[in-house]
Amino acid sequence: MAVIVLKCPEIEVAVVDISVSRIAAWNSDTLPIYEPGLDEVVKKCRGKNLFFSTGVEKHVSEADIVFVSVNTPTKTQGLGAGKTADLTYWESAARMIADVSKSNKIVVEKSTVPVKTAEAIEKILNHNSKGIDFQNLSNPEFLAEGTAIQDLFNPDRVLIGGRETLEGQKAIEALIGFVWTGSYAPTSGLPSYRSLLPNANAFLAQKISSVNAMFALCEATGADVSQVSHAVGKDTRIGSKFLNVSVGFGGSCFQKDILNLVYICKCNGLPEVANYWKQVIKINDYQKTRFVNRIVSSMSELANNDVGSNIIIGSIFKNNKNKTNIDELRTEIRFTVKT
Ligand SMILES: NC(=O)C1=CN([C@@H]2O[C@H](COP(=O)(O)OP(=O)(O)OC[C@H]3O[C@@H](n4cnc5c(N)ncnc54)[C@H](O)[C@@H]3O)[C@@H](O)[C@H]2O)C=CC1
Ligand SMILES: O=C(O)[C@H]1O[C@H](OP(=O)(O)OP(=O)(O)OC[C@H]2O[C@@H](n3ccc(=O)[nH]c3=O)[C@H](O)[C@@H]2O)[C@H](O)[C@@H](O)[C@@H]1O
Repeated sequence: MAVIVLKCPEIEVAVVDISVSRIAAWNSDTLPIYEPGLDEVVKKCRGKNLFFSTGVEKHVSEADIVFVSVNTPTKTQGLGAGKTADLTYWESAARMIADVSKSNKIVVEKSTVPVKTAEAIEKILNHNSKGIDFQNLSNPEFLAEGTAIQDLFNPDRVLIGGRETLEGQKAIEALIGFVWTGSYAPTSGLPSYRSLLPNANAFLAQKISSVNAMFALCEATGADVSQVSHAVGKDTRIGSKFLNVSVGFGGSCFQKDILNLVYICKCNGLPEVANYWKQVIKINDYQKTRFVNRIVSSMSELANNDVGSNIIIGSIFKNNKNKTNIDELRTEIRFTVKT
C-alpha cells in the first residue's frame, strides 16, 4: 500500500487493522516491521495520502476498493488441522465488509487463500440484501520479506484475476489503475489465480529442498556444494535464485502454502501429487535435523550433559529481515538434546 500511495499521490489509502498496537506502531517513528526503504516511503506519504487507523468499519464503508491482507495461518484445530489454511480472519473480514458497505465495492484478495474454499468468501460478500455489487479480484503478492519494497518497485509480474463477466473485467481495469508497472498477465478465471501463489511458492521451496538434498550427497562424496549449485544455477532453465543451501527454509509462507497444497491435492483425489509436495517438506525437516545433529555432535559437552541449560543457536539466511529461522531450530535443538 505504501508503494501505491507513493506512485499514485491522487489516491488516498487508509491502512486499517484491528490491532491497536500495530496501528500505533505504524503511526510512530518505529514501524512494526523492518524493510529497507519502507521508513522513507511511509514518512514521505503518512498524513498526506496514507493513513493508519483502527477505524476499520468507517474506512471500509467509505472505500471504493478494499484490499484484504489478513493473516491466513495453518489451521491448528478442526477438520484439516495442521494442513489447510485457517480462513477465520478472512471470513470475518468478508462479513464485516458485507455488513458495513453502503455502495458497490471491489474487494481484492491479497491474502493467500486456497483455491475453491475462497468461493465461500464470494458467497458471504454477495449474500446481502442491500443490492450492493461486490467484485472479488485476486491479486497475489510475490514480494519476499527483506526485499519487499524493491520487489514492489520492480515486480517480475503483476497478476490480476477476476470473473469473466463485463463487471469482472471492469473491476480489473479499475485495479490496473493502481498497478503502475510490471507485465500485466491476461486475465482468466479466479481459480487459476488462487492456485498460482501456493504453486509458485511450492516450486521455489522444492528448489531449496533439492539443493539441500544435493548438499547432503556432496558432503558424503567430498564434493563442494557451492561449486555444484553454481554450475546447476548457470543452466538458465533452472536459474541461480533459490539455490542457496541452508538450514532448511523457514519464513511465514512456504511451509503453510505447501501444506495447503498437499491438503487440496488430497481433497481432489490426487494422493500421489499430495505425496510429491509433502516430500519437499520432509526433505526440509531432514535438513533441519541434519544441521542440528551436526551442531550437537560437535559440542560433545552439551550432548552429554542434559542439564536443561538454554543455549540458543540462531541463523539468519539473508540480511534485512526482522525474523530468523530460530524458532524452528530451537524446537529441534531441545528435542535433540533431550533424547
Ligand atoms: N508476509 C509476506 O511476505 C506475504 C504474505 N502474504 C499473505 O498475506 C497475508 C497476510 O500476511 P502477513 O501480513 O504476513 O500477516 P500478519 O499476521 O503480519 O498481518 C495480518 C494483520 O491482519 C490483521 N487483521 C486480522 N483480521 C482483521 C480484520 N477483520 N480487520 C482488520 N485487520 C485484521 C491482524 O491484526 C494482523 O495485524 C497472508 O495470507 C500471507 O500468506 C502473501 C505474500 C507475501
Ligand atoms: O507467499 C509469500 O508470502 C512469499 O514467500 C516467499 O517470501 P519469504 O517467505 O518472505 O522469504 P524468502 O526470502 O523468499 O525465503 C523463504 C525461506 O527460504 C529460505 N531460502 C531461500 C532461498 C534459498 O536459496 N535458500 C533458502 O534456504 C530462506 O532462508 C527462508 O527461510 C517468496 O519468496 C515470495 O515470492 C512470496 O510472495
